[in-house]
Amino acid sequence: MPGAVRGPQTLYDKVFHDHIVDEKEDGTVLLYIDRHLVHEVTSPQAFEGLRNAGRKVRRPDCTLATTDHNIPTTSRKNFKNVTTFIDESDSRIQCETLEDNVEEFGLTYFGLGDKRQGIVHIIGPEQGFTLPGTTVVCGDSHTSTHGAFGALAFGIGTSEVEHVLATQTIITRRSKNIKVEVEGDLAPGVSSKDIILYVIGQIGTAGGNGSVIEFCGSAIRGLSMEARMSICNMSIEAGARAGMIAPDQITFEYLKGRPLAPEYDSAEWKKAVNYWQSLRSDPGAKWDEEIFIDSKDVAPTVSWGTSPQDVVSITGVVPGPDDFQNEDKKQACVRALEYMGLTAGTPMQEIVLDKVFIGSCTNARIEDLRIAAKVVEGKQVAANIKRAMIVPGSGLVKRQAEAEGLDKIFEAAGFEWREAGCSMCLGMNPDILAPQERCASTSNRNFEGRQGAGGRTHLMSPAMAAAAALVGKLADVRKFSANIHPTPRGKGSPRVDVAHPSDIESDEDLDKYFDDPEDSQGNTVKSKAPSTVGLQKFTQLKGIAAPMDRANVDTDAIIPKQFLKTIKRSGLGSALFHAWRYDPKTGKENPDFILNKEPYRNAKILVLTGPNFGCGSSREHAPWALLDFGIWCVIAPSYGDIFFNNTFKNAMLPLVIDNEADLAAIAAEAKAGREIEVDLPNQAIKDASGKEICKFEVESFRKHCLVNGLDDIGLTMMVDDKIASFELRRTRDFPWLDGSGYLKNTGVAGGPIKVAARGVPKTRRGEELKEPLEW
Ligand SMILES: CC(C)[C@H](C(=O)O)[C@@H](O)C(=O)O
Ligand code: SF4
Repeated sequence: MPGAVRGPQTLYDKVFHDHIVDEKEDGTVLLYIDRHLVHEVTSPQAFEGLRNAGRKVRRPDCTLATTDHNIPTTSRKNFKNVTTFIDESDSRIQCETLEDNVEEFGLTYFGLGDKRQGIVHIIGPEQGFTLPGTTVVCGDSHTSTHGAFGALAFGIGTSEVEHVLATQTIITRRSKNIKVEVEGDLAPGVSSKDIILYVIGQIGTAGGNGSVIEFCGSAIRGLSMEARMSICNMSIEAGARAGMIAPDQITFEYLKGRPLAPEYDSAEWKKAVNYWQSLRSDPGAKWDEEIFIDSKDVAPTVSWGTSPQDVVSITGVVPGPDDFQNEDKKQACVRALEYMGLTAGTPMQEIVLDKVFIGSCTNARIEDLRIAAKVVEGKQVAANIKRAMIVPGSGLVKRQAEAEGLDKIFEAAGFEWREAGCSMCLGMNPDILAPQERCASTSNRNFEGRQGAGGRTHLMSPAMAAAAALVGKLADVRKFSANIHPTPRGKGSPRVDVAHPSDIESDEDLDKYFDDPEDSQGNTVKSKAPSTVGLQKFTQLKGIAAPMDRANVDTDAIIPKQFLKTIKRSGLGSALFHAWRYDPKTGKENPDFILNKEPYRNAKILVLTGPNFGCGSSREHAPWALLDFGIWCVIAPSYGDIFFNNTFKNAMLPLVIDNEADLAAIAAEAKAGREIEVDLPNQAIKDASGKEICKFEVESFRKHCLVNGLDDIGLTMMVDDKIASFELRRTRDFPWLDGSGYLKNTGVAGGPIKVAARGVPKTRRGEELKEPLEW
């Protein structure tokens, strides 16, 4: 809430300051959360934690749940309930579990029978749940999307989801401020997706680590809300905790009439707009870094490699290792070219595609579909494209597009018109690439295996993906004002290939790995993690350290998406680094992978010589998998922010060692197969003989919790009076943030939203929802 007068502040400083419930001397802050979005993948273990501790959801009125990652995108004409609709058992169980949880805890939920269902980052803004100046969290890294409204929005792990459910707060620290100013008019054919891909190409996927990026400048001010959301969405790919854009008239226009925004023109609306207008960075505010981009330099941009920073202009060629100075980057380039099946020097526009995916929380809003439809109208998807999909971001986007006739344009061109969901963005449902298939995708991540094991992803804007579908190769949308002559399709109807999941993605194999997996000798691999985590004390840890000479290891690589379909925290050790650890064809261990070699099978510590370990997704499954394998400590020069937090929540220690000599000395011990000791109380790393190699830094609050095995939620609940008095002030100053409409709309204040009944009732089951609630 507004406090004492301070010096010039950034937008981030203001929103952060207005949400401080409590602050410790070491800079640890208890931050109030206004809006909590929940989905099926990262919430089951959090609800289980609540249930086990006998805790309630503190603010059901500030919590909104939907199901998006696991669901099929096939027609819902005959949808009755998730039990009969979802074939894959793990996906079904996750969705059923969410439905049981929203019922038990009385939360607002948009299920598959509700037209408002959709990707969590599309429905929040659409409903007016996301508002300027709010703090928004979700167990999902692309929560950064909501920053387009001038909200402080960031992804969290499952332990933090539980913390927010129980306390409506989060324990955090201040981030650094980065300003990215984009000036000038965008050239024709250039979109906000090109801006963000270009920015990531410039600053790298670790460029924003530990920071919040504010995007500003005339190019940003000229963008629609949809386009701004695409930019903030991918701040996480730039390594940032969050992206923000100051709210303005375009923001207020967007919010008018949204069901959960204050009623337009009411006294509350006017009060809100008055506050929202104050949400901008002051002249003279202090930036930790300022980046200037001239719009003239931004061309339609596509990715060539396996990291979102691997981008070039569509008129460029595939780079080679000689194009990079640094040895890590040269090696990463060699690996990426091999994975992507590309040769340096190939013109980008000669790269032939197999599939096209227009969808995801980055680019599946109505404006994205309109642009893509404009490009493909009256034309045909090229004959070599096996499958071209349009997956709207929400049921409402789908309806709007149908009202405008966009579905007919797409279908006539040979695209499939699907139901809303995450779909082929990460392929947790059956929409996946087969090994070696190449896809033009409007999503946000091109990591190895992201869209299916062995699949190859090229990121781009919706207009560029539409153009690529017509040409059958990566294509420059700017050429489309002139006529293009794609090869016509046989009989004009799309050929739809059934996805070919590789063996390791089947339910049976998954079960096999979760149960007692086997090593190459056929011995059963048992979990090394304790049955419960979070309360273990961490003091001294002595053990073998496994060295890895890699940079930017993403959480998709640490634990691929097919293993996220669990409602447990345990049993993930055998899936750790799955694609690198096992041969995809035989399922046998790859003997060259470090954790398959002696003595590293028993490693307790992982040593990374490259930066940005654990970048990407918020999946807490990554630390759970490490822990289950037996790794309690990771040593690296830097980390993805969400992963870094998630490890601490599991009684693990991620150590930042950025001094090259120290890191080299630790790596030398690891490579020699000798034990090292991590001594947390004394903040020192020692060799096997006890000789100190180096000291390390760790935040004092985190150290205190680890050494004493303290549970964050329990600690926060001890300051309940502070949270309650913050809430009183919030109600007084920002009344529009309380009790969002839906719980009131049901007529059951605080009561559960009904979900479609399944055949077998598990808990209290509501009557079947016949007509979704209107707004
Ligand atoms: C499943 C979820 C944890 C994940 C994320 O956090 O990003 C997903 O949305 C993704 O895009 O990989
Ligand atoms: S990035 Fe993809 S998988 Fe993740 S929330 Fe967005 S659409 Fe879903």
